[in-house]
Amino acid sequence: MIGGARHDHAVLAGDLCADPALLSVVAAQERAASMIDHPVGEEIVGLAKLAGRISSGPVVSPTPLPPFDHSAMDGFALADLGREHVVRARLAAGAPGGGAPLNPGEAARILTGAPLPPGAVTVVMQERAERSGDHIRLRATPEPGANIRRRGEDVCVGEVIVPAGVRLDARHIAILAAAGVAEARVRRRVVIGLLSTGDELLRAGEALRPGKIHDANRPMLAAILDRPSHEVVDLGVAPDDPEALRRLLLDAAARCDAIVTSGATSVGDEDHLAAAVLAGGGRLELARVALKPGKPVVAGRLGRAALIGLPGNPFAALVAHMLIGRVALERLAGLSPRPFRPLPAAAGFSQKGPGTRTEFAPAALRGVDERGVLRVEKLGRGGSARLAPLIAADGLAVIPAGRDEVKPGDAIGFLPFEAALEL
Ligand SMILES: Nc1nc2c(c(=O)[nH]1)N[C@H]1C(S)=C(S)[C@@H](COP(=O)(O)OP(=O)(O)OC[C@H]3O[C@@H](n4cnc5c(N)ncnc54)[C@H](O)[C@@H]3O)O[C@H]1N2
Ligand code: MOO
Repeated sequence: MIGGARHDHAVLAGDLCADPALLSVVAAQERAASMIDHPVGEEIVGLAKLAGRISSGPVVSPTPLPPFDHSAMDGFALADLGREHVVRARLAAGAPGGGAPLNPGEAARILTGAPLPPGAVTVVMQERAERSGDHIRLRATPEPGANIRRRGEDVCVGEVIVPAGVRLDARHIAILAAAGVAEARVRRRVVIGLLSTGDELLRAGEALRPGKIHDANRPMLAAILDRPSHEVVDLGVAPDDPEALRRLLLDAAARCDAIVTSGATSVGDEDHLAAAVLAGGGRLELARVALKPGKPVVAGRLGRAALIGLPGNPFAALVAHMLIGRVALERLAGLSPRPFRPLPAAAGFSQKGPGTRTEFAPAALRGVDERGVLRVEKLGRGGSARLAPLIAADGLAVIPAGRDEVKPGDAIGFLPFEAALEL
């Protein structure tokens, strides 16, 4: 059993599994990843459209950054560390060079970003100098090398500025732009076919009829999956009919890199996903994963497409996507694997009974405890079909499998929604 006060990321990620009938989360992730032999192809994209794309090769800088020695302040470049100087020149940002070399006793008026004149040993801020005509007098002895940004101090020529396999964000765009790189090689968008299954499902906007419910999973998953790196194709709703499901899946496999379904993964008479995939010539791993909710998950392949089957209950589908489906979709997109790292938190609740599955529960943040650790309170009374507790929550409490009980103050994990809902 796991000690209550332990914060072990591997444990939080669920590589422990107390029930031999269940697959650990880590083993299920490996299984899902093993369905992907290589990421999607590459394309070259301009800077303005790079945000959110996945780099496919390292980008090296063609230039040093900064490209030349320059001043970090508005002030005076000095040829020596004396306190009196004659101002000989004026240099502003954009000047083609630092001008004539400075001789001892000489200074150049220099503005932030301007190239340093040859012979300059330091720059003083103008606030530290008194100017009268062509002369300056410093209030204190200047520091050698101060207020100078050296060529290449940030980046050398040939240095990797963006590694392969990362999702490009504003930081990467900034360094590429600074290095003058106008385009980069990235993975093409992963095409994900999104399918709901079940005769009971209606589209939001359609009037409810007896026995029917509105499809929540497809819009929920589309909201997560439709990204610059991934593109969603709406495959609609498949009826509870193995032959119709087989045809739909085969058609989708011909035009998608991955198919993500929800429902029909369990053991009910109308859970036809496995039969449909096998009848379509695909291969399949069905798993009962040590996840609560999100236990029944399917990973497989159909033609050229990877297949992820999430459970039907919406919260279970969300958790199974987050922990299992996402791994396969990230691998397809060429993203380097990222560790699953819930934030260390302290339980603000108690619960009894051995947890054989790593549990995810809607949770609210309730300040920090005396050690400065986030205090987390579970919301709702559980249930993989309930959505309302998610609305009131700040994120998900993560309670590792293997706990006998949880007492207030025990170490648990907390996954803010920003991390939980990103792809
Ligand atoms: N005898 C057993 N029954 C069940 C087990 C089990 O181990 N033995 N597991 C339960 C668990 S855990 C889950 S989770 C569900 C998963 O079932 P399926 O993946 O086969 O999903 P369905 O049966 O198709 O649907 C379950 C539930 O979710 C509703 N649903 C389905 N799709 C949507 C959608 N797109 N939007 C909103 N709601 C949806 C559906 O109407 C059902 O109520 O199985 C348990 N049963
Ligand atoms: O995966 Mo199920 O959600 O545990 O109800």
